[in-house]
Amino acid sequence: MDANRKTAYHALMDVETKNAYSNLALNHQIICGRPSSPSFVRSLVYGVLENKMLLDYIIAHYITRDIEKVKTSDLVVLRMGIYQLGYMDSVPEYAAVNESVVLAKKFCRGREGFINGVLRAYIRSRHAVRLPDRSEDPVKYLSIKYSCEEWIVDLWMDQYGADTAEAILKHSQGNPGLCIRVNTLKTGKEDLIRRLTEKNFEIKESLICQSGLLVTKGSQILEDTLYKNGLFSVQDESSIRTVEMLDPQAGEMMVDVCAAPGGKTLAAAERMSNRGQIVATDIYLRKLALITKEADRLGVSILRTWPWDATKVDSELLEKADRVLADVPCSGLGVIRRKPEIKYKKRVSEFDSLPVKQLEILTVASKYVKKGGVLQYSTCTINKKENEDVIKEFLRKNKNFSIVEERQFMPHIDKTDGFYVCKMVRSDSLI
Ligand SMILES: C[S@@+](CC[C@H](N)C(=O)[O-])C[C@H]1O[C@@H](n2cnc3c(N)ncnc32)[C@H](O)[C@@H]1O
Repeated sequence: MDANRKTAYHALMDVETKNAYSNLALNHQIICGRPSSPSFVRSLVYGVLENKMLLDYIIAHYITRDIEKVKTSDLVVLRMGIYQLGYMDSVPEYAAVNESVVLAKKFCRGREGFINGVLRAYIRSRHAVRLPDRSEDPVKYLSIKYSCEEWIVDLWMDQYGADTAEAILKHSQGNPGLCIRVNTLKTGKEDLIRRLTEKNFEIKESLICQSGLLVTKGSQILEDTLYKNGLFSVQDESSIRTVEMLDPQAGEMMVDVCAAPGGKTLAAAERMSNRGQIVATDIYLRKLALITKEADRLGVSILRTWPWDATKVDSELLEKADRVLADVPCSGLGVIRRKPEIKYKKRVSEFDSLPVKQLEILTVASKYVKKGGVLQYSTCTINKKENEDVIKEFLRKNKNFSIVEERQFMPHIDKTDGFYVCKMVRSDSLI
């Protein structure tokens, strides 16, 4: 059996049946399965995950029973087969069908004839499958075309209009690319570019953030000694830019109230030349361990971490900080190109209660800001209710803060994750 497809199958089953995060499941299965082409496995797994609703819509066209009744293992093999046939030009038709049948013999015993039949029917009449009528039901059309739950399409159409909603959906597909942040405590941008180029990586400077480099060619960068020695970290451009907007200075005191896994905290420490102090808290103790481990790799020693629920005031920190970061928990709708499983979340009451929690965290965080200090709010989502509306409500209740800079990063404009940042300053004493 082809180890590439077997690995992809196991990763997809982990996501479907164990609710595993796609990136973690994929990395785990690649280590276990040792496929000959990890890049093929990645393309197949992400292709299937990103297009799941569209693939199921196609499969439903070729079967008589309700697709809900098809076993998960069969559905995964069928999605993989249809994706290879319809969307992977490098895979010959016979290989897509034959390898799917081999998988089916192992994981869908007794139903390989059914799987073979569906794939062959698709080859014969793939053009017969029509998307829902756009003029009759634009939400359903976009939902199937870009494989995204209708409530998310509806939310973006409502807040940004149909054209922008489609642009966001379109640019939230495909390989997000890899951005690394230069660790200025250990190297400089030019030096790192030179050293990575010597190792045959292709590097371009980011236009969004100063310390970001885009890796356009070369794999296994995290296996490299330059990474192990802490010369860089992986972080999206919009996330790096957030810290550059916060602009913490050497010698300052900073508080990060939702800090794990530590991307922004550590970027801030590097920007502060590892001088001053950062208090990094998170509600989960086990996640704080990730920050400490990364701090060791990067040579950062100015962190103090402790577990804390950011909705509760920590009296030790009142009016102590020059800069406070509230990078709050959110719906994550800006990072669906990295975590496609977010597109398939059913709307839950937890989603509607997020802005309340976000405002609560921001309000508590504001109490740690010194007079004249900076308060910055950020999310990795594209949803005005979690972004602009939270800020409006906060400013209505806290007249001593005002906006310095506000930005919504958009995948279709900035080619980054969808990210919202609002930098505010405390302009007078607490009332
Ligand atoms: C968007 S993530 C933060 C990402 C982090 N700032 C970074 O750049 O790596 C939000 C974090 O908030 C934490 N969190 C959720 N609810 C919290 C609460 N009530 N108090 C403190 N942290 C919380 C989560 O554990 C999660 O790590």
